[in-house]
Formats: sequence, C-alpha cells, structure tokens
Amino acid sequence: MTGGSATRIALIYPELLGTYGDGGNAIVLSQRLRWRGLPVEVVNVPAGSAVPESCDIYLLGGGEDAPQVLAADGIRQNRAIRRAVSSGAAVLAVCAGYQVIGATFPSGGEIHEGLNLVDVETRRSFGPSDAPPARAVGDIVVEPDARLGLPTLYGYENHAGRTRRLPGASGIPLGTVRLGIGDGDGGTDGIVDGRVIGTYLHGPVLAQNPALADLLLSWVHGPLPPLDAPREVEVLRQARRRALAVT
Ligand SMILES: NC(=O)CC[C@H](N)C(=O)O
Repeated sequence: MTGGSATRIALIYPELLGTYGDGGNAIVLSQRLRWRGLPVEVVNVPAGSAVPESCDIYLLGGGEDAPQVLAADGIRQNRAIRRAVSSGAAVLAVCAGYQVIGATFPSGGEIHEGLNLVDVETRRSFGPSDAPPARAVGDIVVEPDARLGLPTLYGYENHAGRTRRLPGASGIPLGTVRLGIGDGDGGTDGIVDGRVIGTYLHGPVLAQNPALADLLLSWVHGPLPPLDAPREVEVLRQARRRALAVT
C-alpha cells in the first residue's frame, strides 16, 4: 500500500463469521495503527454483500457449520479476496474462516467447496474409525514456526473439524501445538502461505498475540514505527503462560 493512505481492514460477514468474537481482530489491528498515528479504515462487509477488492487486510472469523457454508457461497460470488491477495493483500482466517479458505470443509453431513486460497482440507475425521473425534474445546498454545519470528501464540479453540495439508501444499504450518488440538493431525496448527494466515486460535487471537497483529500490519504497510504498547498485554500473556503451565 502507499504512504499516507489509510490501511483498509475488511471484516468479512461478521453476522455469519462472528460467533466467537473474532471481530475483535479488526479492533486490535485498527487500534495498533491509531496508536502509531497511522490512518486506518475498517470496512464492515455485511453477510451476502459483494466483497470489495480494495482492502489491505481481510478478516474471516469463526462460525457454526451452516453459517460458514453461507459465508463461503457469498464470498465466492466474486473473486475479490483472491485478486486482492495476488496484489499484496493479507488474510487472517480463524477456525470456520480457516476451513472456508481451504479446499473443502464439512457441514450437514456433506463436503463443501472452500475458496481454495490455501492448500488444506477439513473433515470431521481423517481417522479409520466411523466415530469422529470429540469436539476440540479449550485453551490452545502454539509455538510458531521460527521463520515467522513470533513469540508463543495463546488462544482458545472450539471446533469439530480436523484440517490437514493437501499433498504438495504450499506454505508452512503456523506452528506446533504445545497444548490443545489445532489441526488435529498430530501436532500442527494453521497455515501461512504468502500473506494468508489460517488458524484455529480464537481469543480474539490478535488481542492475545499483538506480535501477530504487527506481522500482518507490516506485510501491508511496510516497517512500522515502534509502539509503546500497554504493558498489560505482556503481563496478561505471562499470567496465561503460568496458568496453562506451558514453560
Ligand atoms: N469455532 C468455529 O469456527 C467452528 C468451525 C466449524 N463449524 C467446526 O466446528 O469445526
């Protein structure tokens, strides 16, 4: 994006993908820009409306199985997010959003087409047994891939789906699960492919992990001025680390 223009943050279909409070990610991103004196515009994209192509960061949150089908169908009406990504936009997709940006995901006993932005697929189970695993509910702690230069990620998860990379998938897992389930493939959570991030972490994830917010912002803005962030965030992160007994 160019020098003085506002960073545009699109909150996609919050009525369908807002069940778990992930709309807070838009608040965190915009506040971290405002604290730095940088202009920002949050673009609320109501369910069913055309997704604009002109945004810098696209946010998709978590939702229930049926709403996420509606969301995928609506977003697919145009290819705005795909075109924006190929022009340098970033995406943060959480839980249902993560499933939706992949190739396929389950809902109502059927497999639905995702947006194919990242090379993952989601099912109720990838195991041999007919009985799917229990819903993944609780705290989740992820050690991010070292290449991302991020500290430990904290959040909570609440999902039935299990996600895995497709053969030959591009991108890297967001990180290694130290507590919780994540993708459920035996150790990873999420994907980072170019400027597209998918993850199972709610929280909102950017409120608990401001370094991840700044990574997204730096991708679309370039180097960010230093920020004298409120100390409370780090105090809360340390308290969380101790409470979860993750060393
Ligand atoms: N928290 C969510 O977004 C849930 C996603 C999806 N409906 C599942 O249960 O797997």
